Amino acid sequence: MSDDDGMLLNFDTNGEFGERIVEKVTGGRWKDRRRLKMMVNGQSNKKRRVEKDGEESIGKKVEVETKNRTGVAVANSQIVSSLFTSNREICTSSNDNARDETAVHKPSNAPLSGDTFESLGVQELLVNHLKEKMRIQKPTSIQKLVFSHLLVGEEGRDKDLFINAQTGSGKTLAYFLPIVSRILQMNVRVDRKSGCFALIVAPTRELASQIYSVTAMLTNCCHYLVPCLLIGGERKKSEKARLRKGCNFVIGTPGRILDHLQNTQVIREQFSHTLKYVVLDEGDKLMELGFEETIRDILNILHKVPVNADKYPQLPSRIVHVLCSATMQNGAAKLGDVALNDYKLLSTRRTKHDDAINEAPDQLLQRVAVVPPKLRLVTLASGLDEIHRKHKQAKNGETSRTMVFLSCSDSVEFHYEAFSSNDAYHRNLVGESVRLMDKGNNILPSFSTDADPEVLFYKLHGSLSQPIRTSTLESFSKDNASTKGKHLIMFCTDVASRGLDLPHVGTVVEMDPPFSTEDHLHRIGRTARAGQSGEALLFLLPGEEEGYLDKIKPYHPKGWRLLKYDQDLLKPAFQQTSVKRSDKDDNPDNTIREWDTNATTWHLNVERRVLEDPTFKSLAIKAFTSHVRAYATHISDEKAFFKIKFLHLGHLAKSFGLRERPKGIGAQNSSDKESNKKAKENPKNKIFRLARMAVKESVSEFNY
Ligand SMILES: Nc1ncnc2c1ncn2[C@@H]1O[C@H](COP(=O)(O)OP(=O)(O)OP(=O)(O)O)[C@@H](O)[C@H]1O
Repeated sequence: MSDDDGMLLNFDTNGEFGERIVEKVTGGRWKDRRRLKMMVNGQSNKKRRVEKDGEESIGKKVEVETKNRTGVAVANSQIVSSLFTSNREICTSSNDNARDETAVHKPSNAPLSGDTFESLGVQELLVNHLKEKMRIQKPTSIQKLVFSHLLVGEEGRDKDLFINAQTGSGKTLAYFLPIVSRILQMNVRVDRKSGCFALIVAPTRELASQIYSVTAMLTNCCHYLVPCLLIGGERKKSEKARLRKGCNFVIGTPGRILDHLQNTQVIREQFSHTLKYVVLDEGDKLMELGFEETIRDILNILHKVPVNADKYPQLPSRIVHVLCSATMQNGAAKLGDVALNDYKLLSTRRTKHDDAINEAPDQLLQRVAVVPPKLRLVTLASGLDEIHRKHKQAKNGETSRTMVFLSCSDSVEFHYEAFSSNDAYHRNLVGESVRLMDKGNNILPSFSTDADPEVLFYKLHGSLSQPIRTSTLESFSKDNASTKGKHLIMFCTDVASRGLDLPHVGTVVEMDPPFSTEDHLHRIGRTARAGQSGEALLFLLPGEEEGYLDKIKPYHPKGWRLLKYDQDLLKPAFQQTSVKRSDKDDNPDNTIREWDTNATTWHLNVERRVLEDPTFKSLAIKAFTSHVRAYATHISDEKAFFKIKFLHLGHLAKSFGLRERPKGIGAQNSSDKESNKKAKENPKNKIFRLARMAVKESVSEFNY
């Protein structure tokens, strides 16, 4: 590793622009290398100023006057490095897990053709409601397995259950339908005052709200059965009022449920004598992020609630614990001592040995691109542009949905701003978290300035207020006048990775790899659901991160498509067009330029905006530093691929439109006297210190 803070300075020394002479000087101190290189290329080592017409010449060190907080001019040296030089070599040259593109990959999570809900013992009223109102005709394989156990099977049907099946295979209905069916089959008049029969716990507010919607939709056919939602961010007072009115199913997030169990007397009364099922959806996630303690406290309280086996003899005589997830190997054992004992595993995995895993749906097309850090942002733009071009070519009036997963809230904020407000041509639809692109917007290469871009950008992360989170997700998942037939692009964190069942998400882009391979499966599981098609695109950095492919290979037995970021993404997006500079029209006759020139112009537009817009610059700085901190929170057995010391911080900063060196960023980020004392701290040590803090806080998006 070089001695320059991981910041390999890259200068491509131009004789004349376009006639590039790129000399690579290696070894020794970077300052010496720089001086030698400049001597070799006949350049004086005096600091270059921004050339008179404001044109930042690529590959030169420029001095830009900036003002510090007290208005004093501060010389701020920046590196305007070329996107395409001095990038680390990409080792993955061939695809050793190539997908057979000629084969037809039958959906692996689609409903079964042979079986019927009736034959599996589902109550008739529910079967008709599923078919007529929910347009659900046939059970999926996991539903068949669970119904056979919970509805038809006699022996052990009241044992604890671990339901394990692929993403998008209908696990929610797999556990909830039998509960409602057995209540209806009692032929005993029950209503909201009869008590609570089931508690369903989910790790995020969004997932809990979604499960609540499914339960409400299903119980529409038996309106006397009432679900109730308890999640953080909502008013506890109104929740208490709903509990006092009575409900038969409680769905919620761990923190809020425990809060009510400890402080709201009426909920314990609701559960006593009637609580028969406790479901932990996304059970493995509930055992991470500090939920375990809360789950244990919830169960300790529930296990003290009196159970009356005679009141409803057709229902289980004990509390049946159900654990549900698409990923859960060792987690089951861990959860066993918290929730499950002597449980029955119902799984649709192809291989039954204990540590087998669920794979990605067969019909999901996984693509992988190894992208040098400097080119991440512009390659993301080209990837989104490719999806948008397909949306426009489809011309089927359907709404396309794309989700872009990023490592942290700050990075979501930066990318959302970078794409949705790069000019005045946009309108806010839901607060600040949904923007409709107007005619004239040119952020993506395929946008023509005289046509409606048909794109809405969204942001979703755990730091947004609950009402904004709810309304943003509502807008993204429902077709309405603003969204119908458009391309909806959501930048989000892992708060949207689990369980969310959003109508036909066409593509999932993992701009930042997940913090665990299970999260990778859940993220891409937002697409290709219930037999539908879907695509996923994973970005990896050259070098150690390429080893991550071996880690996720078991999840992709059908293989993946390996892309070349330049030939397969950048070139198709940026060729045959002319990307205009944001500060002046340097191409009045719209000459078609080379794709790399267009890509560079596009990126310089972002860099220029970072330079000129202090708000955007602070977003970029926060995003960069938070991203590096988040980088340190990959789980321990995957840290080999994600080590901060392997990161080229200077190149990575560029993918946030930043030109300052990392050390400059560290100092700029200090905002008060206290941290100013630390500004002298070596930036690398500061980043490691912040990373250790992040790991300790294990700050998560799953604030519940
Ligand atoms: N039998 C069925 N036939 C058709 N569609 C179904 C069926 N069961 C569920 N679905 C639909 O499949 C989608 C996925 O269901 P669900 O969210 O329960 O999957 P999941 O297995 O819980 O996914 P995840 O692992 O991501 O949480 C939903 O839109 C649901 O309405």
